[in-house]
Amino acid sequence: MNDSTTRALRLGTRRSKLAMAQSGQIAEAVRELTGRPVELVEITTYGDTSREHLAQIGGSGVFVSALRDALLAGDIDFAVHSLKDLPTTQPESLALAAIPVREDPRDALIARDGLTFEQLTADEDRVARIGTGSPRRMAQLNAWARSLGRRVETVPIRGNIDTRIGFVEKGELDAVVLAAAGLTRIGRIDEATQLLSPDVVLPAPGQGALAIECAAVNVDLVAQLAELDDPDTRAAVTAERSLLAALEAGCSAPVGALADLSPSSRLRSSRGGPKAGEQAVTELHLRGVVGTTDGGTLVHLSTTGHVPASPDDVSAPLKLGRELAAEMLAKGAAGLMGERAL
Ligand SMILES: NCc1[nH]cc(CCC(=O)O)c1CC(=O)O
Repeated sequence: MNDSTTRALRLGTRRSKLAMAQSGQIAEAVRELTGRPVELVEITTYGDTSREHLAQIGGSGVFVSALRDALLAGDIDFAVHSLKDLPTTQPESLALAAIPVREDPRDALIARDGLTFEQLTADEDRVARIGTGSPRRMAQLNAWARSLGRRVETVPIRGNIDTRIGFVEKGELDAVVLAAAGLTRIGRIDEATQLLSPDVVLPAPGQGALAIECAAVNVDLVAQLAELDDPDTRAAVTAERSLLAALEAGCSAPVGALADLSPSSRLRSSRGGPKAGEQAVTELHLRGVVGTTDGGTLVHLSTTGHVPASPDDVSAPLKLGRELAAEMLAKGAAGLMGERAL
């Protein structure tokens, strides 16, 4: 027996409930896939220990760097990240071996008394206080309130999901906004009082998707883990992250993006699906938003392109993201991001 193919695979993970939940889920899939035991190795990251607000720490990837150091040092074999926490530039020494099927990408509102955003803002005598430190969420929540002729106060908060929901449970805030995917993964999605439509609040690029990363030199493992990849999810998040990268914005910038895939109308109309020699094509619809955190100005644009239905090659989504970013920049997006003082 060859030790390197039968010993336990070491999965590096942060200690938070969310990280443990998503690592546990992927560990199970990797056990099934490889027939090898998977052992969780807890790693503490700067993002977990810092008491500063994320936006003040500034740099992207604060949750990620300790896991990556452990991968490169050979202390762990692979790691599972929330894709939205990954910087858009991928180090050559590390491979995004798989991006599995995405969870619900939307943001969710957890408000007191089961209220929706519209109900929360309806009270003219009381400005609702909503917890979020994300400039993207602030910009879109403030813009939404303005469109209803109302106002909200956004309050920066930090901490894990349970801590954030605790502000509402203790009556310190009227609501918090969190990613639906995170709530689902820790088993608290039932507490969402409203799922926010992407027509009103676009999620962070990559939200709801996970990334399985390992050292690029570990070619056999990269190839094995690739079985867990979902090409549609990879195409969608590649377009979203390409937009983010081309806007030269970091993870704390007020940028929202969401790509949807649907079978191309070109093919739907040709009965019986693709004929021999004809390539199946998927339609990729990409929406993006950049705004000022006060919600006074939002640049909201969308575009549609065609991508191969199961792309090994992500050049089409990359191009779509870059093109939409260029259009947004032409509409003044850079100036709006410059406003970001947080
Ligand atoms: N910024 C923190 C973060 N990173 C990933 C998730 C969970 C959702 C996901 O996997 O996209 C969250 C929490 C949140 O935004 O509510």
